[in-house]
Amino acid sequence: MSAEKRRKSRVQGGWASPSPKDVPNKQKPTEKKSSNHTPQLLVSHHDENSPSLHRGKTPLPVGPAWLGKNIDQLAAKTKFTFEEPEEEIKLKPADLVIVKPGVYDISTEPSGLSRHVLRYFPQFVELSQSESIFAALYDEIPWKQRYDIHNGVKAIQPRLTQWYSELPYTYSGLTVEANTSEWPKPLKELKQQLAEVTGIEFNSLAANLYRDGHDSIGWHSDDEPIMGKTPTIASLSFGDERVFELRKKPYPLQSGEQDYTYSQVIRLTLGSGSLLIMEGWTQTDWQHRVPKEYHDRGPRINVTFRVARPTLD
Ligand SMILES: O=C(O)CCC(=O)C(=O)O
Ligand SMILES: [Fe+2]
Repeated sequence: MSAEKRRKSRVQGGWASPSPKDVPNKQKPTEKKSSNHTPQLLVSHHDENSPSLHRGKTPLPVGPAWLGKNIDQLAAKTKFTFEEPEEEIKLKPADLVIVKPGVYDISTEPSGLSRHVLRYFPQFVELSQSESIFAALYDEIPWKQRYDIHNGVKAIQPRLTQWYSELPYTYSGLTVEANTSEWPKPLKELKQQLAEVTGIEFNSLAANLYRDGHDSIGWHSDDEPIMGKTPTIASLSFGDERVFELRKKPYPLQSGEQDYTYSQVIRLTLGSGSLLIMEGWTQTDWQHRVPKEYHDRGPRINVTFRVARPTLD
């Protein structure tokens, strides 16, 4: 394509300046070009003082025919003001799904100062061993039905739990007493294996038994003061697989409330023998949950190893 043809096709509608060839030199400004070519609008410049590059020359085709004869008038009347849109346009980021083993930095701010890291090992414990660990934990952990308190209202927890630690543990308005009873053997062994791979001597453990798909744990962060600001939490799952979700905490609204509508969500399916480690500021800046599921799910046991220390206050 010649440069001239390219120019013409780029400027459909005739908004572009004409090429020098299109402008015959000897026409007066108000004269209509007699031509059999595609009709082009010719503009007459009424105000002789108006600064126009083309004053005294042939008027230029500056707009499509529907603009009418008097484009200058139109331009004088029309006042364009660019205003900020009333509401900011927000998009919810697409959910992220983690399926492969690895180390995932889920920090969403570029500062790099506060890291939020997930480590995922789908087969930390091999399958045959996971089955026997599930059976032993199911039988040996003295599972308890506990209650949450939400806005002063007591609600039965949709799962059974147990806590092993020299320290009491407070969450969702409920304090679970310290429990210094001996850890079931599989828990001691897992604690040892975790110490070998992470270098961390975990000293506390929260256990959950999800009896079926209707059992769940709601959105929360494991941010109890006894675990410090940047706890490393090692979560092992046995039994049926369940979806585990994380969502980024938004900046609080002026009212102090939080609107999670546009939060980033990260989803993993935690199968039997899987290990998920949450590190860094994940508990400060993200929440997590295991939602209810509406299809058949068998029982699942999740144990989270933590380091708890007495707080100064
Ligand atoms: O069951 C799970 O995978 C998560 C349990 C949990 O978040 C907790 O015990 O704090
Ligand atoms: Fe948790």
